[in-house]
Amino acid sequence: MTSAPHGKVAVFSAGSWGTAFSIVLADAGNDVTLWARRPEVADAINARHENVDYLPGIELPPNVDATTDAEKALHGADVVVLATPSQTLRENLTEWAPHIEDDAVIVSLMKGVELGSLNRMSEVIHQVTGAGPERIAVISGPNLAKEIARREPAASVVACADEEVAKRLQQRCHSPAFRPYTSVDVLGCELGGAYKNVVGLAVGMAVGLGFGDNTTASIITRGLAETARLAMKLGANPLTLMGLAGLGDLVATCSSPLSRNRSFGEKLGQGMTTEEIYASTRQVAEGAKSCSSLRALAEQYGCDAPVARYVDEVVAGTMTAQDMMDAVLARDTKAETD
Ligand SMILES: NC(=O)C1=CN([C@@H]2O[C@H](COP(=O)(O)OP(=O)(O)OC[C@H]3O[C@@H](n4cnc5c(N)ncnc54)[C@H](OP(=O)(O)O)[C@@H]3O)[C@@H](O)[C@H]2O)C=CC1
Ligand SMILES: O=C(CO)COP(=O)(O)O
Repeated sequence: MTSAPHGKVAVFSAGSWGTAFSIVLADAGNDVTLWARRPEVADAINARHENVDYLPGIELPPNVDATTDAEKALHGADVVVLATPSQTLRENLTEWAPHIEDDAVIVSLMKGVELGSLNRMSEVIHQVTGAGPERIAVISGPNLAKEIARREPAASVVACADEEVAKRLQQRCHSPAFRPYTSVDVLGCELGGAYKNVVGLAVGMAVGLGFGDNTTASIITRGLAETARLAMKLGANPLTLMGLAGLGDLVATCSSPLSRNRSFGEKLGQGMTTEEIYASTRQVAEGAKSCSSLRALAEQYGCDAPVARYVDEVVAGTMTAQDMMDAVLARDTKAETD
């Protein structure tokens, strides 16, 4: 392995985004150890510098290696990056936490809200590891894994309550193709990232039903209003929702055929059931779970959240995508800024 100027980063796990972000980190000058839960994935990365399951055809840099041994991955890593499915993070991290170095910064790349607890990923990280806000960060923005892995130019947000930590992380992931901005609004970034997946599902449903750009633009705009309503009630900076981790990511997800959430919604719009869609892919579509948690969170805070509510109904099979469109349009009329 090469000796990189920045030191060692451990990345969990070797799915699409963990692998693509490892390329960013390696290009930025870190030595990266990527944890995979299946030995064949780790072996292929080490032998062929390729993650054949998630990013076939993309050559990984020499300063990325892989292991299935969490303790080995975490040893000496001053930055730990987490990219598991949101709903398994608590269980995964409980296993890994004893091996995390005492002062390591823990970074969430995940875009979901835990079912049941309604916790954001930074809250789960705090609860499981005991790390304080100065050691917990979020990186979120319009970052479709395949495009990032191909080193197409993109920007993102590195958020941490401690701005100095955000600045240090910014340097750790600033590569020739990846431009990170700092923020102290962890909450706003996390809600923007989780909500855009739910809006992406709704847009996908409209596309699957055969509707065009007026419909999708209307859903995107009202989805952003709904996101901002809840995020502001919880204390987020409204400008975060207008930025890369809000509007930026919403636009990328809702307009790209690469988005798993949009594709999942498209299949629902075409009449497939949730079970049939799950059976057709192993890839995570976070919005299919977070629609329930965001709906519950909005209800808890007394926020009107029709997009989360109706998407949740369609995913649960209690409504069709067409029912959802009809119900949205038939709602009581009101002022746009209410
Ligand atoms: N893909 C993208 O473009 C982006 C994704 N994200 C976010 O990153 C997070 C991860 O998504 P992504 O990498 O795309 O997902 P993928 O579906 O591509 O990969 C999921 C990864 O999680 C592993 N995994 C699955 N189940 C478990 C489990 N029970 N315990 C531990 N690991 C498990 C998979 O391992 P295995 O292969 O063995 O099943 C795989 O490595 C999500 O929150 C997503 O919203 C954020 C920005 C961009
Ligand atoms: O978060 C993403 C892009 O920023 C990836 O979106 P999907 O999970 O819908 O593919």
